[in-house]
Amino acid sequence: MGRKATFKEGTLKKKGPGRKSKKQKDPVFPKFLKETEEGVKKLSRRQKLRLQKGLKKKVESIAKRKITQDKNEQNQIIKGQSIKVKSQNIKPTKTSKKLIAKKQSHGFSDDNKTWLKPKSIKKSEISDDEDSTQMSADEDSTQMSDEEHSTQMSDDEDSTQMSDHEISSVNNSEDVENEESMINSEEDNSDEEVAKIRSLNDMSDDSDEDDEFVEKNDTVSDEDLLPIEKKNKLLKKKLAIEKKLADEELESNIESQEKFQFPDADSNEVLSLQDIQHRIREVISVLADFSKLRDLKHSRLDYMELLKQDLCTYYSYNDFLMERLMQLFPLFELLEFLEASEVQRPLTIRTNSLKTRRRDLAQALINRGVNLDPVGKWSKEGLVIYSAQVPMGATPEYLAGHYMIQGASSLLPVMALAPQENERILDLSSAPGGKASHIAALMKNTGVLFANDINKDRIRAVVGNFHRLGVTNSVITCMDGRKYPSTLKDFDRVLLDAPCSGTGVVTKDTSVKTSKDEQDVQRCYNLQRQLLLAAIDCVNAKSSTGGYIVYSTCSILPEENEWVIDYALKKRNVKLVSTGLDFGVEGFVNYRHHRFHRTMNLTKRFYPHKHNMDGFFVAKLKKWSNVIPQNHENKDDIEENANSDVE
Ligand SMILES: C[S@@+](CC[C@H](N)C(=O)[O-])C[C@H]1O[C@@H](n2cnc3c(N)ncnc32)[C@H](O)[C@@H]1O
Repeated sequence: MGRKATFKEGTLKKKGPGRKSKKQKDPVFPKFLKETEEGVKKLSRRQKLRLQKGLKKKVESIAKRKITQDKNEQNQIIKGQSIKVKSQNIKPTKTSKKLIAKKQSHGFSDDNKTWLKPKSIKKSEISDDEDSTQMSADEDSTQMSDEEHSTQMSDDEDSTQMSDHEISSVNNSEDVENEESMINSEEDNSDEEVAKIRSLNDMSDDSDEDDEFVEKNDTVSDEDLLPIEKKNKLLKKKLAIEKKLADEELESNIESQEKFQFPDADSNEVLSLQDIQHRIREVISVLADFSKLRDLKHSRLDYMELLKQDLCTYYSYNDFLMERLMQLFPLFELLEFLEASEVQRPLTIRTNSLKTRRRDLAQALINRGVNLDPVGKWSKEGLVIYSAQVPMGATPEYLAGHYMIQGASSLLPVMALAPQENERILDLSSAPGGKASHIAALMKNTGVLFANDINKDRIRAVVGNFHRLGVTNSVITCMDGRKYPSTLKDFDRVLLDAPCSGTGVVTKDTSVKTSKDEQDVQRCYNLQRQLLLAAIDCVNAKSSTGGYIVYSTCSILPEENEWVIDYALKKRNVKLVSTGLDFGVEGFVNYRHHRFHRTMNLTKRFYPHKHNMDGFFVAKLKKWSNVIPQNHENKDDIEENANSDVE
């Protein structure tokens, strides 16, 4: 029923007009349902105006967004250049995160749904309402109204965001504000033109191309530039000026920093430890380039004195010891030594080869939850303990004498002594017996080991340790080592691990930092010299296997080491030989104005900052004659001749 349209013309065979068809014409479709030839609906004048208005606003909004984006990017560049480090720590604020998210997001997604949803709902609600109202009012313009409305809404939204954003940018660049406002007024005037130009081009792509164009063609006159481009150019100029100023400021800062101000003598300013540490570094840098950085009113001595005081305060040393250390090390190395001396050395143990093997001991200790490693390739017995769930001095293995707790450096003198089986060996100052028991182990309990010490209480520790460790080849004596040669001699080898100031082991005994003075060192030096001569006198130069003396201290002061050896070289028929230790630094041949024997480089020094062990000194002497020289004047010549005979 009803009217029939000619939809299938030609497909249906006409049987001749019916009664109704004769009476009625073909239905006429409403204009708006038909498509024009071009396939595009023709717009009314009113619609065209609306479209123009909409496009104009869109151009404005894109232009504004572009400017703000440029400003932000350029602001970021400045920040990045001037405070690079800070920028790494800056966390985006909530607002900036939102803005970034808005910038990056091109539509609704799971990422932006939380912030996008409420607004879009609101917008769609409004547009729906309005659309329905408009539909009833003006059906012809429905499609247009929807477009226009959504454009307006998004423009409003954009412009709201932009204005917030712009406020912050403008606050950051007050200088440009006036110039910008001038351009803005110019921009307003040319808005229509811009809209026209923009509507002719693809609006989404051309702005970036323009920027590039401006960058590449700075020669283009300002009149030819669009307002956005003018703004961009201005901002770039401003950035260049700011960068120049920042660079100049940085340079002047560096210059002022380089010039260290020497403190006034009568200044009672109390400095924090941090300030002192800072001043230490500054003074060291002045001393490193003294002619350039010095204050002409102050001598190098003044700087050294200031540095010494600061180092004493910072590391808690007395003047005397700090001065000695400053004489011993170049300044940069001194700091390393002082720092390393603040740190405990790793706990090490020596496997007692008389009772066990290192591998078995390590396994037994690992089973008890001890975390360990071999101490290094240089030792077959040492183990370094990283952590232990049990006290290392109370394990069943310790009580059974499977190991001795000893610093790594304590292994060195015995290794240098290189005891042989069936020898007659003396440890002149042996308590508590760490090195002596090591000697016994290397002798495999053969021969005879004499373990002496002047201190009765300490000698008990030797007895206890020997029992625990299973040393059975020993004779323990308690006497003044200086008198030993008059009682016992003809030893194949003698170890003198001499009493000393302990300046190499300040980590173990921090009182050394403040308790030692010139007299103490002098006392040690005198005793050491006498004990060394006694040790030499105890050795039989004609020993078929030995004739060696090893002298060691846990001091790093040359007075207690090279000086003592130098003295012995002059007083006895001994010569320095290699310690056999393939690491450590050479002893001093020259120290300040002192000149030691040229073979002093055969001695070895060990440092906490270099070898991660206590400060130590080891020298090995070979006695080449039992004759005690009376006249020392031509001693060097005699020794030269003798060197060819020995080893
Ligand atoms: C550095 S400790 C020896 C440590 C020992 N070598 C060890 O490894 O266990 C120095 C020893 O020299 C001893 N001593 C000091 N003066 C002495 C002297 N005149 N004669 C013998 N021993 C002396 C001290 O009693 C002290 O035990």
